[in-house]
Amino acid sequence: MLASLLPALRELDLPLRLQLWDGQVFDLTPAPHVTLILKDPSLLGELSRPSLDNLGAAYVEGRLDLSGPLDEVIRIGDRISQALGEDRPVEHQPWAHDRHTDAEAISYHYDLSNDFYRLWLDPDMVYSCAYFETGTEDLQQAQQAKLRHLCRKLRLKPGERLLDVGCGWGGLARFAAREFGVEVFGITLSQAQLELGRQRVIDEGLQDRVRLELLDYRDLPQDESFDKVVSVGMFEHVGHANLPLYCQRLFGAVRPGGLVLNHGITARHLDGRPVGHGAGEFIGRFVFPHGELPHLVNICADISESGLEVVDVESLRPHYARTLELWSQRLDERLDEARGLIPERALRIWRVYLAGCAYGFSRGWVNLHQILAGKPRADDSLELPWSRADIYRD
Ligand SMILES: C[S@@+](CC[C@H](N)C(=O)[O-])C[C@H]1O[C@@H](n2cnc3c(N)ncnc32)[C@H](O)[C@@H]1O
Repeated sequence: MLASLLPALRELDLPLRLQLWDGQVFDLTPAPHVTLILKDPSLLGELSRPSLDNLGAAYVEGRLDLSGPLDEVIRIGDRISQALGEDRPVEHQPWAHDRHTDAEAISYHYDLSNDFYRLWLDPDMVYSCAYFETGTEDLQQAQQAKLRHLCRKLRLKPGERLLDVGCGWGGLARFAAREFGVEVFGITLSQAQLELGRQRVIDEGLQDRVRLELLDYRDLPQDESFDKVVSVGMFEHVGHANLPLYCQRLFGAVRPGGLVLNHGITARHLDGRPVGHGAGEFIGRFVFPHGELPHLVNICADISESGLEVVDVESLRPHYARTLELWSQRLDERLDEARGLIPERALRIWRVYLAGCAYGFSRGWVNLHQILAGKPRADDSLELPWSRADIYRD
């Protein structure tokens, strides 16, 4: 197998060294800067039919080790998978999502360790695409800019009631209360997020304006009691089958004349066929169990069918590539500390996921859309400014 694999890999002209379980070393080009260390012979089979899923899985399981810059490792893994792998059509069965499966999937990802997330997120622990107004900002500046961008799109006014669906560690809730003078009710399904989020509300003395609860979106109050609703990085967990229900819950929570802003990852293709040579399979297996991405068109259809009117859509795809690149770099700078906080297997998963998603967003395998919608009043009226100028004021 090695005899046929090596010439095929050499043709790709990759700066790669292969190191075998028995100590043999093969440089595929002079001075390679990435090394794949194959720790057992069965890996030759995977390398002959490579995908980002099976290569990633071998790394997670400790059968494959890597050295070299992780972004370069991912690029090389993708080149090998494109050239030597075959993109088999994957029959995607939509996941059955219920309260129990969703709670389990959320706990798996978000209850991993608050201290681990704190290592590489910005100080407010915002866990979603940042907003780079010029592209020169650091992570913290870009996350603050994102929070401001969301609040301005929602045209928040002092005294209004804001619902934050999937509030994470409460970064947006605290920002909106502090900077825009609104009252915020935030929900998450992660106990670890809730505990730290509540503590941070107390630390900032915002208890009278920010309330965070452990609650499933299905159980949101449906009494139209919120002026505005925001959901950031959450609908990816809902599942295709439940997106209409999710949109109905947002509709039922907001008052007539109010606004709803949904910010999340969208699929490249309308029919959800796989992209990224196994990258999606890796994410589903190891990172976000039961996660499902709708295309922009499909989520806009569900939003519209709920009775909301879509009024503005913005793609932030390059912004998420940059955010993920920064998260990945920050984690790689603090690997020793991370090893003390989570198991090695999880650390390998999160390293591949962050670097791999940075790559995937940069390639357009997935997108990120902010979708602003309004709930018309009984007489069909819905007031909005004539232009977006108010969003961009200094
Ligand atoms: C990627 S995090 C985003 C957190 C936050 N919005 C931010 O931008 O930092 C996704 C959030 O959605 C929440 N979530 C996922 N499924 C949920 C559900 N069924 N009901 C309520 N919250 C959910 C998770 O608990 C988590 O807080």
